[in-house]
Amino acid sequence: MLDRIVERKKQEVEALSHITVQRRPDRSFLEALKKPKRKGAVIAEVKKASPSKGVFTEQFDPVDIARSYEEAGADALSVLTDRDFFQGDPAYIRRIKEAVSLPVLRKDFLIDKKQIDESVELGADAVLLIAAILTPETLGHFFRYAKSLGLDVLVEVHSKEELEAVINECEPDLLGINNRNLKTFETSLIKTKEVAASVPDGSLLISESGIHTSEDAAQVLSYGARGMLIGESLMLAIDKREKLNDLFKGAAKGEA
Ligand SMILES: O=P(O)(O)OC[C@@H](O)[C@@H](O)c1c[nH]c2ccccc12
Repeated sequence: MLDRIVERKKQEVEALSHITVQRRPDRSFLEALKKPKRKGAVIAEVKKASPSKGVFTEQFDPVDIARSYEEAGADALSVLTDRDFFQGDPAYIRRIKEAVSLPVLRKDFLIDKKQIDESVELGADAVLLIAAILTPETLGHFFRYAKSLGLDVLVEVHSKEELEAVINECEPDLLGINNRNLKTFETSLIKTKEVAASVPDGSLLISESGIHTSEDAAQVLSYGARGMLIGESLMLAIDKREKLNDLFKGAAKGEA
């Protein structure tokens, strides 16, 4: 699946015209996560669909969802912009930035510097770099490039091996461990535990995917995660505030 996504991305990137970067990110994603509203930062994800789960909701208004996440007390937002596999749209970033005051991560499959330029122009405050689709050298290069433009960078790994290769090339201040196995799509929160031990002290650890209950949140926080990236369970919740409160209960337990 990841191969298919990357193949499609290559075509998309080819069609992307040259972008002159004329602005700077204006909100700090990293600072928001360092000073979470509760014990355990929450990055709430705006995503209409995923390849493994299909469409989460037909009544999808990205701006409404972002607003309700903000009102519910999320610390930051992640916005899927991939069209073909997640039914996202790059334009969502700008629309959401106009409507809410939380910092926004552009969630996409970045394989070319042009997409980093594009992210800044769209108004993103942070980008995701996925170790599974970039060589360690390219990731290091993109990391420094994104930083030079003022973006925060969430570096995503799936294994200890990936993590070790990444920290040879750069010093990520935000490190995401994706609990989802990219081949089977299954999530296992133990992933966070397996990788956490090797995370450098200077990296703020985010546990990504498969967090649905207060027990899940407590679990990943007990492994040393300081933040959580949550999509599906928040997308499916009718009452985002209630759902976040439930998860925060788990966060408080996890820190204790
Ligand atoms: O919906 P979930 O299981 O809560 O997962 C959110 C997020 O971690 C997931 O969407 C994700 C993590 N890394 C990615 C990379 C690309 C696309 C999507 C993702």
